[in-house]
Amino acid sequence: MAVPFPDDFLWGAATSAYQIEGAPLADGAGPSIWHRFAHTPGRVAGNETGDLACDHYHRALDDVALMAELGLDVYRFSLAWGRVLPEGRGAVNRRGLDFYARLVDALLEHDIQPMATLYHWDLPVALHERGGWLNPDSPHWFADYAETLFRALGDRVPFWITINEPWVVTVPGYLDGQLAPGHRDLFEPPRVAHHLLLAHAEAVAVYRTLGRQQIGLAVNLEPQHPASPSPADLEASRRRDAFINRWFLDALMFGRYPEELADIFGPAWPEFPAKSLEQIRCRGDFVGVNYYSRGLVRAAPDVAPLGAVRLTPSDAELTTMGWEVYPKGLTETLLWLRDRYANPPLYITENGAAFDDPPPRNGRVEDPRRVAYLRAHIRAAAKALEQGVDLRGYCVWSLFDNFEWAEGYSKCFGLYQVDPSDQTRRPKASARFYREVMASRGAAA
Ligand SMILES: OC[C@@H]1[C@@H](O)[C@H](O)[C@@H](O)c2nc(CNc3ccccc3)cn21
Repeated sequence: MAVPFPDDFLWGAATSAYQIEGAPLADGAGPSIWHRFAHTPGRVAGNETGDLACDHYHRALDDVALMAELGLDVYRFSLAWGRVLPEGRGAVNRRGLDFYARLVDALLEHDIQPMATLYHWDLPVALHERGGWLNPDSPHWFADYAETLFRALGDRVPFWITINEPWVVTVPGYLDGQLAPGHRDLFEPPRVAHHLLLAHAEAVAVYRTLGRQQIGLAVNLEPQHPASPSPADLEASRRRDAFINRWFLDALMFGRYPEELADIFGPAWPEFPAKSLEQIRCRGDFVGVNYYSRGLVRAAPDVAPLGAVRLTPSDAELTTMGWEVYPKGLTETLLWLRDRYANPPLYITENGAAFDDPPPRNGRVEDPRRVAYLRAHIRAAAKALEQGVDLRGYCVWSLFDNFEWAEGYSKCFGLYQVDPSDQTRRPKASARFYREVMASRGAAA
């Protein structure tokens, strides 16, 4: 491929703490809501948990050597709040903080840039029991946690992400209850979302006094396309676009929520004080883009609260998550961000696909569909770069097959297969492909 990727473009891979570390209570760590959720029968497929995951907590240094052999420029990982602050606030757990300091130092020794996510869904239970993200104090708890990490690691971590996908924390977490803490309530999501945005803004403000590098928010984005040209489907796709794509970014970039949100939530949508919306207005240094697929939307007046349903196209290629393989949607998303928010610096902080991979043969795992998915999406990103999008990096989700939340270990996104019997990491064809992409600075895609 003609190489539009600049030499300083950062190629990486992403993981998160609860999904790969295991040992959730080791060395003084406090339990998270995901530890509690996974141990609640019926919440996770097969009642699987992150108790072992990829045992990364005990294998981190070997895993960093694997990342170096793969050729990563940047590694995106998350910090487990409860390892550092077992009660979520107050006393620091030095052994937990030391784990992350060792990980960061190992990455730097291997010339891999750390990209640290402060919050990837694993709220300490101690804070959840004080109301969690529903508590108006939650932004201050988060900012204090962030400050602890900025002071401990700020000199060595060049990229910080405050919160991974506040929409997923809010909607599957508090509206439909699919993810921890598993609430199903119409009145909680608007307040949770507001507190998450305040938390992000407060952490950025603290960072501005302490750090000199880059900080941003990672958002899941999904272009919405009407299933037909009918006014009802057009309106439904516009509502779903506001609900998924514009809810958080408009608040950050413009200091206002999309009008559709008040229609969607009706009486459950509060009057937010103008002052707090002004506090939320905070561009950060970059936007992290998590892209997987698009939404094909049909009006469904009886499906509350959106009045819309997402269709699975019968003629499309699907991943095992049931998500349509739609690389054009990545170009569309990146161009949309350029045009709506005045061309902010962007990193693709997650892009990947779950497929049923075969068992290893001669130590190799063949995953041609993942190779094709990654190639198509890297090319889609290149198309956006060629049109002036300020795209600065790309991270594959995920480095390892890992704990896929409510799906357990049944959904595999990894460049490496992890043998559950002995934790052996085996590179898939997609790892070999991605190594070539990185070595050729994108040309091999
Ligand atoms: O599902 C794959 C990954 C997941 O493992 C990551 O932890 C998370 O950051 C992530 N976000 C999405 C995109 N959106 C999404 C939408 C609804 C529910 C869950 C995720 C996919 N993924």
